[in-house]
Amino acid sequence: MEKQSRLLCSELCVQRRLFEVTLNCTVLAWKDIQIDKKHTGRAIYGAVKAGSHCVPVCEIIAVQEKEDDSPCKDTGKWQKVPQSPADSCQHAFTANRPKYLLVYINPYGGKQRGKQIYDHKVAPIFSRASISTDVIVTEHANHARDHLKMEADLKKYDGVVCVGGDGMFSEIMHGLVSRTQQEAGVDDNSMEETLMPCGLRIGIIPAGSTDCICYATVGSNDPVTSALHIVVGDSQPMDVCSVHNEDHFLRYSVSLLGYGFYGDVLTDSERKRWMGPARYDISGVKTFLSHRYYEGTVSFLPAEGNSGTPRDKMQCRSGCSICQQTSSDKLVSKNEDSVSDAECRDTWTVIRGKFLAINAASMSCACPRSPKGLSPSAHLADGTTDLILVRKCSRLNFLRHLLRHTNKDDQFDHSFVEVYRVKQFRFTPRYQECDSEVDLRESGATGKQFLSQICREHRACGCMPSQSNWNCDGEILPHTAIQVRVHSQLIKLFARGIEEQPVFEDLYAHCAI
Ligand SMILES: Nc1ncnc2c1ncn2[C@@H]1O[C@H](COP(=O)(O)OP(=O)(O)OP(=O)(O)O)[C@@H](O)[C@H]1O
Repeated sequence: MEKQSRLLCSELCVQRRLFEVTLNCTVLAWKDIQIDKKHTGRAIYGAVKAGSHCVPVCEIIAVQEKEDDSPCKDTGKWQKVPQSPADSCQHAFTANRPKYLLVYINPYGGKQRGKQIYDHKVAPIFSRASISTDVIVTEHANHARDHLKMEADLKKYDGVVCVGGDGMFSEIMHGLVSRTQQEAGVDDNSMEETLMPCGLRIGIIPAGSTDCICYATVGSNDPVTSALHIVVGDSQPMDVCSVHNEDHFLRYSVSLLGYGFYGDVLTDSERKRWMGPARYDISGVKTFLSHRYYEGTVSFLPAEGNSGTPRDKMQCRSGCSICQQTSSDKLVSKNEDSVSDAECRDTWTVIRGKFLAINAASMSCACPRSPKGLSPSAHLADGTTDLILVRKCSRLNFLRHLLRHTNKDDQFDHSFVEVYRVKQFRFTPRYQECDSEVDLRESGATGKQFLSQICREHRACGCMPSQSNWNCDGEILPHTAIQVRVHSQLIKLFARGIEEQPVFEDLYAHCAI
């Protein structure tokens, strides 16, 4: 890597230790001069020298000049810098930093600490970085979605920030995507339409109970880390799946669409909300024991050759080459056929069968319970989703498959599991329900319906329900026959993907100290 010349070099005394501070175009570095003398030339932790530290210039949040109106006393301590954000020129660091943000806070998400997290941990960082904000504390569910869709003056802002969990993120994403389509005159009820990418980036300040989207895009659920990604203007593109029932738009999804096992767990857990987070475990065990399978037809359009495979162990990490390749392919394809023209020429693969679970993972869906996720090699922004079909098998085999989500073994290495990387898919249940059955599933049961509901759940009577529900990023869909299309890089987040261990070598090679 090419070495860069120093722009500035000076000595700084901190707590009676002398540091040499240097600045070049990309890195601000400081090293402890005493330690450096002791360890002359000896590298510790690879290429990192003892007592040496550096920060890339693009990650410096603010620089303020200390007013030199008092005689400088060398007390050996850091001196407090007087705050004058209005006079500072922090945005001069990089062009992509936001200056004005629209913030939505869900005060009831997770442990109901959204407002506190924002006020104490995030607002001070935004203020230090001279970012102006309009803050809306939501008053009801869908407040943020509808405000974004119909009212917000989006031209004023450089981004939208969501303080809450995955449900709140979904609201913000739906509001922003719908608004963008409305303004572009795109009919979102039509599957064939190519959706318009959103201009504004979304920042996620995690304050929910699971925060899966934040884990998958930032690598942690720490509000301060997320705030810093927003301040430095990071950008992570993300695919969005549109879900339709014939010519009717249902929802967008960015993480998991699950029918069968995950649909049943969600449906059951919704009836047990009063139990709090324990309901997921209880519903999980109950659903596992009921061991229901569902018949239907899955059809899909496979992804093209250069997008890797769900079993290639190429995990999506910061600067992922597969996602970057997708960005450049998109630029090229703009000048060629429209996406739908190309897709019309592709051939659909059709699979009929009895399934315990049909899952489409548009990201790894890693979380503390399943550190690798449902599809460890799924990519955030490659224009595909990983379609996982778990065919009818014994309870023991299904348990083996589920347990592999919690350890390092390959969860796809079973004869009853198939996985495909796809651009579109459709599902049609074998037995189509009549409308009254759909109503029953949606509204809960009464009277005769109640008995029928018990019967559905009671496998001993031999009366298996013919249909499950789709779990769409934690929401139950009202239809079982669905068509799904992946819209490549439709939104952008203030994030940079999951980072590997810091690559100190690269930074130091850059830094001519
Ligand atoms: N003021 C509000 N009152 C009631 N519900 C709200 C309000 N604002 C948002 N919501 C809804 O609350 C739901 C849950 O919120 P959120 O996702 O923030 O937390 P969570 O469910 O605890 O976290 P996670 O989704 O990560 O498990 C969202 O679907 C959102 O639509």
